[in-house]
Amino acid sequence: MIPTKRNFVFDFDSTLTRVEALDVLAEITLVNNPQKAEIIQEIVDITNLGIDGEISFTESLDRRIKLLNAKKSDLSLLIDELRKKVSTSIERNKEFFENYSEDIYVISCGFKEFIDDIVKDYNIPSERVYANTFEFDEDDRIIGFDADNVLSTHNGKIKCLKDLNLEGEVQVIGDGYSDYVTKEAGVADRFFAYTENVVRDRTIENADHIAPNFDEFLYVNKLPRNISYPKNRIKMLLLENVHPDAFAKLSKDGFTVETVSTSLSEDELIEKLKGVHVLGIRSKTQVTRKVIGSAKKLMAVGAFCIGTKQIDLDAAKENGVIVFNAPYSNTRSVVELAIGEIIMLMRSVFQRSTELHNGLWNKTAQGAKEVRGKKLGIVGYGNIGKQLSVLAEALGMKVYYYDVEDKLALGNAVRVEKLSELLSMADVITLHIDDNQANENFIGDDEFALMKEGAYLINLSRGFVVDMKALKKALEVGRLAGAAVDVYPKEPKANGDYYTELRGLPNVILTPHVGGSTEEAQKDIADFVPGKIMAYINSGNTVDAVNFPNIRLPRQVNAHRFLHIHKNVPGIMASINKVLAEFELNITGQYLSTDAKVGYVITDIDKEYNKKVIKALKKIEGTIKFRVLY
Ligand SMILES: NC(=O)c1ccc[n+]([C@@H]2O[C@H](COP(=O)([O-])OP(=O)(O)OC[C@H]3O[C@@H](n4cnc5c(N)ncnc54)[C@H](O)[C@@H]3O)[C@@H](O)[C@H]2O)c1
Ligand SMILES: O=C(O)CC[C@@H](O)C(=O)O
Repeated sequence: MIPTKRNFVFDFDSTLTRVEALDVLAEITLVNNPQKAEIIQEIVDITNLGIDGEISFTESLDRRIKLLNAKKSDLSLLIDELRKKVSTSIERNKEFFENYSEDIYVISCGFKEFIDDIVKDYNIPSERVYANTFEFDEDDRIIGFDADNVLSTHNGKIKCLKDLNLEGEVQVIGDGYSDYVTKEAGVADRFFAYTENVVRDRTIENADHIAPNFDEFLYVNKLPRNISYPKNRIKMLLLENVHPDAFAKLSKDGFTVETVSTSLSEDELIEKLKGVHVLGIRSKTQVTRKVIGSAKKLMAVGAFCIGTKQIDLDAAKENGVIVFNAPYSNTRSVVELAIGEIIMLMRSVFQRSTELHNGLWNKTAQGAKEVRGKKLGIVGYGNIGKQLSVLAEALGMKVYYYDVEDKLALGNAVRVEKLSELLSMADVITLHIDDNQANENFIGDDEFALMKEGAYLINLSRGFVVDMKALKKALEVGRLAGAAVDVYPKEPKANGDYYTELRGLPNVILTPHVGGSTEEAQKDIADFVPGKIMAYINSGNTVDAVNFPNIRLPRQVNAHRFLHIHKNVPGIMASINKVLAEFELNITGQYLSTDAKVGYVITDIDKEYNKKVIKALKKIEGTIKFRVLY
């Protein structure tokens, strides 16, 4: 079958370039005009009215040219500016314009005087650029346009395309009214709404296909492109009110991102993950083996927090799903809260405050102590424990700590060998052990019995670490003088009603798992985790992955990159290399990282190769996931 010839008809403003050229020209010509802002706004409004079909195009053009007050010499400055403003994904796929030059047309209601120069760099000759032309006066001022040109009239593109009478399929790519009406009028076979620079509802409604970038257009048309898979096709789901910066960062990189403010149940998650490539969660969403097993497209999970025990890390690894977290972003926030709570508890501040809220003036020093000179017992001397150690010492506290691992003491902190020793000497015990299930009920009746009479307990680690019934008892019988609790064995999926057995107990500070919930921490997490996700999706890097062999890859230059995740069983590397050899690929780099269960091999190869190799590599027994990046 002879393939149908395809003609690609591009709009110029906001499609081939990121801007409307006449708006840019206005910036140039009005540079010293005190009313510049108002005039530019008027020009933008008129442009939009024309694009949306609210006023006739001729009127819009006429009114804008009058407001512009431009000269011929301004046009060279405009061309310089426009050259810098070619749409990002168009620029990325310059080769398409070279290889398909004969089939490409620009039909624009802009002006040849600047369009020709810009598109010439993309191999589009002036003969295939259909646009308006300016009229100048004897002083080279732009005073109008050629009114006989069909493109200066309403629905000019329809007339232009009709006159061209192109043979074969006609695909129109544009962002506005004048583009989509060509399909309605029957002069275009397909209309692609180009939304990389501007998204107009009416354009989208009238499109056969929405192209958020040029990669998508090429992908749909099965044309060669400079990126293996359009990023807009990679779907990301962010749950649990992840900071909006994460959405902004990932969307800006081109991914399709959806946010949900709560966590989801297992069944809801299974349903929602259909077609999703990357999941973002915080501490509440349980990503179980069943969830991972059913999420066939899932490539990565981002824990927008420190803890990752809510994710079945083994199941993720076995399915080639890489997990990232933010191990340090909220450390300081937790430490500051712990310091604040130590002081508040030792001064009974919440008790005094509640009394006064209830109308009772109770000025007393009873149960109010300075923290200076008191012994702070830190359980878990990791990132949080260590930083707390330094700050507490600066307040004059004597710091002791207990950790299952050999941790270097900071400042004057003293390591104790046994938990029992720490519990029996400290005035304040603060828990910062990790979220390992082995730590369940780590502090219970026996431990409370060891603690000093009138000591305080702080738990900012995980709810299950403390036996809540035992804690309640210890508080009720006065063994403890107070407690601050941020985490609970069972936490709700969303904000709303909640019951804890500690409710109503005096000198107990209750917070709803907000230790890491500061604007600074959430912002930092929203930068850190997307950065790791993007590094993995865009280039295969697994640096800082929680459950996967870590590998930092060099930049991929002029190569295709094969990413092969497989079970770590004998002979698999040999099979991979055998296939690569059979297809005679020119390998420019190969990197391997393994752990006991999986292997991750990355092979960079010359761009020209027999594409059948992909199928052969996917077929190798033990392959978990395979993808090609370029
Ligand atoms: N409340 C919040 O909002 C919030 C915010 C951030 C972190 N956290 C939690 O705080 C905890 C600490 O975080 P981190 O970043 O310091 O973790 P980390 O991994 O850096 O430190 C944990 C330390 O605890 C030690 N440890 C583990 N089990 C122990 C045990 N049974 N006895 C003694 N030591 C033990 C480890 O050896 C390690 O040094 C984690 O559970 C984390 O999930 C809570
Ligand atoms: O913000 C969260 O949801 C969790 C905070 C904290 O427990 C963490 O693991 O970082």
